[in-house]
Amino acid sequence: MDNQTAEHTTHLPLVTEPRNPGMALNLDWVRAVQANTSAVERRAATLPGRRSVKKDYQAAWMLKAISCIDLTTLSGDDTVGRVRRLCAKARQPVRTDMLDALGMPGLTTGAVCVYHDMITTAVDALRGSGIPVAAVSTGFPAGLSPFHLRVAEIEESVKAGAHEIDIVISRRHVLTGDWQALYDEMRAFRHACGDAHVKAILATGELGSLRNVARASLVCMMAGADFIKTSTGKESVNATLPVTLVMIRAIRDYFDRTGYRVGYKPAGGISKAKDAVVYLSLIKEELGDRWLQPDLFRFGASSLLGDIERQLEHHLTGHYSAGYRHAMG
Ligand SMILES: O=C[C@H](O)COP(=O)(O)O
Repeated sequence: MDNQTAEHTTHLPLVTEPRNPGMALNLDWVRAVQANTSAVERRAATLPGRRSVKKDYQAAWMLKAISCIDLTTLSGDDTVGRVRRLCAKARQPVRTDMLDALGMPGLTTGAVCVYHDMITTAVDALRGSGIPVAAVSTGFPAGLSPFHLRVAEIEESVKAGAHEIDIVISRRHVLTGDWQALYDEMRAFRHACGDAHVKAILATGELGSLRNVARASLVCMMAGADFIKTSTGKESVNATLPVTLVMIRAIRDYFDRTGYRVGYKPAGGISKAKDAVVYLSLIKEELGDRWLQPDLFRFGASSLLGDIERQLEHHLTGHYSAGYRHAMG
């Protein structure tokens, strides 16, 4: 990795990206998409070993990762108190003295991600911070509730104040190759979101093949997805590096052909700072610096921030603190 540029990317100004409007479903393009599984897996396997980022640059990448976290709680036992604590953490992800020492006062996470019932709590707790609230929707995580209820759920969440909606696609449309049905579903979800940005969760661990992941990514972008996201965090296999390569190359192809940049959100099971840095370095290599801003890249993660905080503390003091000192909720 180019360490000089790595530090520089932490301080790039935010740019407003024109929203992907989508396009007509182009089945020829969809069917032409392939994924060479062994080549993708070979490339992904080399990544963790060969990325070594040193000292100050490592801290800069970890701060960058924080700014891109959708700090998430999606548990059946979520409470108002837990969501308020999570929002306080999003506002101040790392101790102020540490942020001052690292030259990043005012750093926040990219968003807070919750279930519908917790939207108003999160909106209240984040008021004035500029941190958006993302809500999972459409019968998350399986997406098997009646279609009209899935659309209504989006509308309710937008009305409650969510700025971003994370929808789940119907995996069966991918598994049966019904691209028209997937496109129509995604189009309807995008329409229901209005001005709220929509992230399409593919649940890649349930799609059967990397080729299906590539095609589903493309169809969701054609239907107007603002982001494509790997997983709900509830599948048995969630974000992986091979899936990431396939999805970000689909994003690059879509940009090359349409001029629209779609965002990427790996989610589920990313809990270590060193893994986050590998993801960021891959994005930088395959998509470039522009995609390292929170409007185009997010980690969906419930516990990653705690590990980053520990690593930053170690960077500053030479000591590790106990994990329990970095509880999220
Ligand atoms: O979208 C976010 C995921 O549900 C979070 O997954 P995690 O708890 O494995 O970090």
